[in-house]
Amino acid sequence: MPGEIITIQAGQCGNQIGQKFWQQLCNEHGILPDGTGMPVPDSVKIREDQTNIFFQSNSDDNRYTPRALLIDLEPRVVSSITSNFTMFNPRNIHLASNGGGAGNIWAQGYKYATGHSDEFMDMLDKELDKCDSLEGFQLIHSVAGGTGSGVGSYLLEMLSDRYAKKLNTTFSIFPEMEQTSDVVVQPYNTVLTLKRLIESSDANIVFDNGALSSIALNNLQVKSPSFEQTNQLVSTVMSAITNPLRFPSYSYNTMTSIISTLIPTPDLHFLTPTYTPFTSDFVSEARDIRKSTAYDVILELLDKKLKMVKSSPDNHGLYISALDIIQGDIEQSDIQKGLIKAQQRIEFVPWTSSSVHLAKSKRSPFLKQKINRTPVSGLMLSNQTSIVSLFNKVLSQYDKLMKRNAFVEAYRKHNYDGFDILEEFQNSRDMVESLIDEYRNSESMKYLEDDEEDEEFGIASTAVADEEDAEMLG
Ligand SMILES: Nc1nc2c(ncn2[C@@H]2O[C@H](COP(=O)(O)OP(=O)(O)OP(=O)(O)O)[C@@H](O)[C@H]2O)c(=O)[nH]1
Repeated sequence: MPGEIITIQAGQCGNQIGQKFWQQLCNEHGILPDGTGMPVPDSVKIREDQTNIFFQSNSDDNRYTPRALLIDLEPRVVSSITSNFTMFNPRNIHLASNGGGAGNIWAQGYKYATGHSDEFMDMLDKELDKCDSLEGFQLIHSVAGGTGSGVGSYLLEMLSDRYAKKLNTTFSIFPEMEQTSDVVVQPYNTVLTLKRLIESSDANIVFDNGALSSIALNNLQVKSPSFEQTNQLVSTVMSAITNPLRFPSYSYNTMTSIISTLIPTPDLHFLTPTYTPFTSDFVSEARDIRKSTAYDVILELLDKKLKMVKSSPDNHGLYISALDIIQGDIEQSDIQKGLIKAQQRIEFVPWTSSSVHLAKSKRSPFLKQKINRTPVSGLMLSNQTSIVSLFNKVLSQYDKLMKRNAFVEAYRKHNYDGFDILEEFQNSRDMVESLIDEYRNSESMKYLEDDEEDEEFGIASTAVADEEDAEMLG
């Protein structure tokens, strides 16, 4: 049986997206906002969904409690969530007693977390005690503010120190890079957080707010998209990634199997999601698509405009890996045709098997069917070298600020014994630069020669996935 996953949502962004995620899971598993389970629809003979991965259930009173920790340094967002969703365990909510937030300063959030580490550890240990076989943790946060980035960074370090064998994934929201930022110090916060994503996590599903807004604008016809809409795009992706775990079949039914297909070497673990089409099941403004086949969806998933991380037009990048998770009424022949065509169109790094892996996901019986057949929709998770565009932009904005020493004092004042923010800045910047080099080097065949161990790992994991795909395609 797949193991449990504990969700940690930190800061405004993390909690707002978390709210949409839980809403989505409740809809798909028939759970009301107070945690009560709804009767299973008559059409369901045997209940197949695995609620235990994300919820702890109590059969005595038919109640479900999310395996979730809600953390924020100001109360507004979490209070509004818990007033609508009473299903959360009140002991898993941490709000700062002064309620002032982290002032968009990573160092303030990080220092706060070091001072409250016992409380965080205690919350985590209690939650762990409720699991039979924990698979891992998922952090939802923004890398640009003070809490999701600073507290989130500390929590990632704590998780990788204390629970080194558990999978540590993140859903990390990067800020809009093209326009003037709402948080002027976001490049500092992003670089400092990136160091922890690189060192203390196994996989990061990356979104950038610029790409999310463009997708909402172009696909939902919303003139000026708000977080309400963009967060539904993120929660749709989160729901799709976790669907094979929650409605399991014989392959890709653990997060580890999904991640090991996509991450051939431990250093290259930043993943880009692409989703199409958005339907009103998940996104309120979406217009339902009448006809789409698996063939259409697999090819549409290659459309750069649908990528949830923007890359510069001059950076085409290469694919390191790709996994499609497809749902709906699917013809096997459409899948085969689509995958063959997609593989011809995609340029992979020279050292990997050029295959797009595929998992079929299941539609929840709790979601009402609006038309006779279930429309086909799909998520592609890919590991692409074009992600360096995002890191390059972050570094160039960081360098501009740092050259002027701008706002450094606001960080330095949070130094403490054994922690010097100027050193942190330098180490973090160096680490992001090494990550960019790693992705660039991965575009050449020489990459494998440089690291024999990575080669073995990569080919082994790809081979497993290839076998699974072969079975899938019959
Ligand atoms: N996609 C998305 N981005 C958000 C949301 N809320 C804030 N952001 C972005 O996140 C960044 C700021 O992070 P927040 O989560 O607001 O800040 P925080 O982590 O709570 O930190 P403090 O406010 O300093 O305590 C900015 O780039 C915002 O544009 C949200 O609901 N969705």
